[in-house]
Amino acid sequence: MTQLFEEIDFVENPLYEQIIADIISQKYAIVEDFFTDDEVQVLRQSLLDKHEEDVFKKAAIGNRVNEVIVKSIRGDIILWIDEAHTNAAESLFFTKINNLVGYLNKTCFLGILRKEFHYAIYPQGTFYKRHLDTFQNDDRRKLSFVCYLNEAGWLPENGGELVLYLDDDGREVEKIIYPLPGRVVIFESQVLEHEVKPVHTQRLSITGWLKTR
Ligand SMILES: O=C(O)CCC(=O)C(=O)O
Ligand SMILES: [Fe+2]
Repeated sequence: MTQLFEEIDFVENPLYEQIIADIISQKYAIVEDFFTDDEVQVLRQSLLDKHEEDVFKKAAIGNRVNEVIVKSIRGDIILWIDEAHTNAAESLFFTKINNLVGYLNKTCFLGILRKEFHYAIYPQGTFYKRHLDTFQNDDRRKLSFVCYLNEAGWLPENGGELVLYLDDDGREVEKIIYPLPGRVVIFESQVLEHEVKPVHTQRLSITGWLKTR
């Protein structure tokens, strides 16, 4: 008998399914080893090489058309990554990101059409005060994505923990997340307020946003 419906090519991915389930149920997902040790190593080296070239800028608040630098709010330095001009490490990074985005768009109809990512260095003594990742003049950021590139053996006393402020039936609870290498945190940009606690040892990451339009 001829098939009535054409089958759509789709392979379920348990890791991505877990991410989606976690975001739906708790508004965030934590993935250990999203990047392998080797991948973290090349991404960290890429970040450090670019920092050697001194191309990082003080991070601002507000978006790119409306930004101000306020050290009392955030003290990290950043470098945007241009997907059209990637090195080997960055192209490996975007391959994984684009895979995830393709899956999210197929299964959750999130309509992610754009993305933006930057390297971030938090020098000793810096922090990012409690905030939401959306702007008054721009609500296109849907999911925030942070990937930590610190050395293996990162200790709690190094500081720099990410704190997500969650709502538990009207009661606020803090979810503390240590920036362990290879660990990825994904959360709803428009919903979850969060903060980076003061850093006692230089803290390295890539942060980005999956956006509509
Ligand atoms: O690095 C982190 O853990 C979070 C960074 C952050 O909140 C941001 O860049 O908006
Ligand atoms: Fe943020």
